[in-house]
Amino acid sequence: MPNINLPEGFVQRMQSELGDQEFLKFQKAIDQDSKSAIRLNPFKKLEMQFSGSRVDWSSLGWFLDERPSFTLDPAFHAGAYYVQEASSMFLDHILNTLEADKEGVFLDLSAAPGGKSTLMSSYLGDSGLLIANEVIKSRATTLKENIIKWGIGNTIVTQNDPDHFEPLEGFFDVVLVDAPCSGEGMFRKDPQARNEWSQDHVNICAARQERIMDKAGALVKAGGYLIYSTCTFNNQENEEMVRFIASEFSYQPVKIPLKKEWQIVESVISTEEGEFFGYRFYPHLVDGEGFFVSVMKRAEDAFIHEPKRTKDFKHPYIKSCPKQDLESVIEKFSLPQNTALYSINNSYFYVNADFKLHFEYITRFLNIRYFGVELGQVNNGQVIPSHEWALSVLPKSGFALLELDREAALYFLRKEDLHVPDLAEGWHLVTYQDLPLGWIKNLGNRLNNYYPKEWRIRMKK
Ligand SMILES: C[S@@+](CC[C@H](N)C(=O)[O-])C[C@H]1O[C@@H](n2cnc3c(N)ncnc32)[C@H](O)[C@@H]1O
Repeated sequence: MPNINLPEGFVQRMQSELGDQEFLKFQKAIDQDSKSAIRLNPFKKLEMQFSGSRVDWSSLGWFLDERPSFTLDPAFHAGAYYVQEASSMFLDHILNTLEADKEGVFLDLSAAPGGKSTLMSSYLGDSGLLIANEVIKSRATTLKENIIKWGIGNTIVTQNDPDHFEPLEGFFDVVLVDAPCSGEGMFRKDPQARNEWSQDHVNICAARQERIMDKAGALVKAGGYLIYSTCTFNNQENEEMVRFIASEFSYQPVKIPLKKEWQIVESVISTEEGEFFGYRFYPHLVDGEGFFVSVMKRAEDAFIHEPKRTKDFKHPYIKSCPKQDLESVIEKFSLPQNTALYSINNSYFYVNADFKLHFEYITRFLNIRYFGVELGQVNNGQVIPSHEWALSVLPKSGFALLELDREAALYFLRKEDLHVPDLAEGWHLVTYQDLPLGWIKNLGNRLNNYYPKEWRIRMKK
């Protein structure tokens, strides 16, 4: 761990907040390595193969005794788990406590790289819809890749500024804003962040959060939930922001039950509208990074925005598929009956038909980077399957399976040529421990590896 001093202004503030004794423990903790943790994908069954212990507040979370090379684990590339520090997994406990509507429409407004989006996607399963949004283009590309790997097929990835969501006020059952922040909670994991800290930066972050929350606070429907989080410790970006939201919108406080042994600190936030609650994660108390989260419930008499039906779906590049295509494509791709089908160029996309109206409505306002599951093309009656479909949890019946051991799977993931004797001609779904990794096609004289070039792993050992 590089020896980078903590910024003086930060030390003074934390000392006065925690007291000298506790500050020493805090300082010692952030100079030690953090514990690696992963969260399993409940829709891609993987035997837990690392030694470790459970994260108390997430039934899918595990601390690992040692940090393996995730890049060299094919199960990681199959989307069987997500590497996520444990404090963030508290969102799992929040959603379960709220019993948030699994058939609802959730929004993750600042979603890249996708840690909390994959968690919410797992929570919603095949019954809900998640909009995972990221404003920065390159980060939205990473988000898209992680959503494709996670593969549940219930997510629309958008790339928009929070302002662009204005036409969707009152639309969402749950809105998460994991806000861009000054990152004081990352001083352990990312020591360089210490160099970037300044009180000015904190002020800039707080002003930006206020602008974001000024929009985001209006997006939750009556009776829905707003979840605000940061990975920083200061009041300005945390408790003050909760006060701001409470003063601007009609929200009620939500208290999340904690177990004493979790050592999560409850912060009681007095506002003119009553007492709200925040939850603080300090690295000397929990085996995770610094984190703050607060949950609020929108008043029952607020607005509910239902998607409006239009006669014909019109979009510059997404096309709705005619009924006659739908049946044959459902059959060819062995899709659930409850499928809504779209196409971009010649490629078909699956969307859960329960959310057809929501999806079409959203496309009017937002810049769509990915949605549902891209299935592939049908050419002369033949299916050309997409990588996205391989990684999705949708059925892929009719295709031969090719199970590979770890070494061969890594070969495949490096996009190297595979040699498999006596393989039948045609498409094969490559699997590792029964987890799909992608496609190969045997042309008779050659095996084509269809792993996407831009995803291939470069690490050798
Ligand atoms: C803390 S990170 C999100 C981490 C993510 N939720 C996760 O769990 O993987 C905050 C995100 O907000 C994005 N962001 C930056 N400026 C923003 C803005 N003005 N409005 C909304 N999001 C912004 C950043 O690009 C970044 O991806």
